[in-house]
Amino acid sequence: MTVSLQNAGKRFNREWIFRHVDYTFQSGNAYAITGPNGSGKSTLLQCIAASIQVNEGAIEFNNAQKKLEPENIYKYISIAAPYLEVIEEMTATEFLLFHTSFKPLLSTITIPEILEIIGLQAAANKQIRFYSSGMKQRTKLAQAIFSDVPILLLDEPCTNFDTAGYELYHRLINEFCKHKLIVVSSNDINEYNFCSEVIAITDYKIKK
Ligand SMILES: Nc1ncnc2c1ncn2[C@@H]1O[C@H](COP(=O)(O)OP(=O)(O)OP(=O)(O)O)[C@@H](O)[C@H]1O
Repeated sequence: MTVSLQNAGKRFNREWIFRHVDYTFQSGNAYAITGPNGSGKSTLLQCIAASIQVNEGAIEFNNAQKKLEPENIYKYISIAAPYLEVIEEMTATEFLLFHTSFKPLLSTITIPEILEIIGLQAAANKQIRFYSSGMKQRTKLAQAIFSDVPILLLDEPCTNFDTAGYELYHRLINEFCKHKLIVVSSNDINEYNFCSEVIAITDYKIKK
């Protein structure tokens, strides 16, 4: 699976967030998008997710040499991001089960096993609205990481995590994401130190 940006640029109103991005992301590799607050990391990630469109250039998705239509891209992507909420009225078990009606989870693992791995087995039947912020983040991450899709997009994946949360994050990446194409948007080196490529969004801040 590849995601290719060709001279891609995104602006909001008259402000260019990034321009002239030529880059190809490939399965089996992990990439980081870094930059200061408000520089455009999340915007680039959302363009890669095809949830927003670029204003110039193009983004192409290929699976086994076959070009994918933009409206089908979502089937290949899972994403965990601060702006994507969990359904607070559900329990974690219900939430993960509900998610499977849109995207399958890895066939090698069950929902109770996932909850045990992420340390939420005791809270499996508690409504998510009663979770701590770190527990909610674990649930969000699990939904993205255990989805059976080739592309994993993570925006500030360790938000609200303590030391154990960071350790869990790295364990999940190592054990369950080997063959995925991973893109992490972050300012925190501990969130992206496993990424072989680092893209500084400030390199694409060309004004004209
Ligand atoms: N829908 C939108 N309409 C207008 N401006 C937007 C919109 N979304 C983002 N922006 C602007 O685009 C710029 C980049 O925002 P973005 O959220 O991508 O930055 P970021 O690097 O992810 O920031 P942070 O590190 O704070 O999360 C900001 O100036 C932001 O205000």
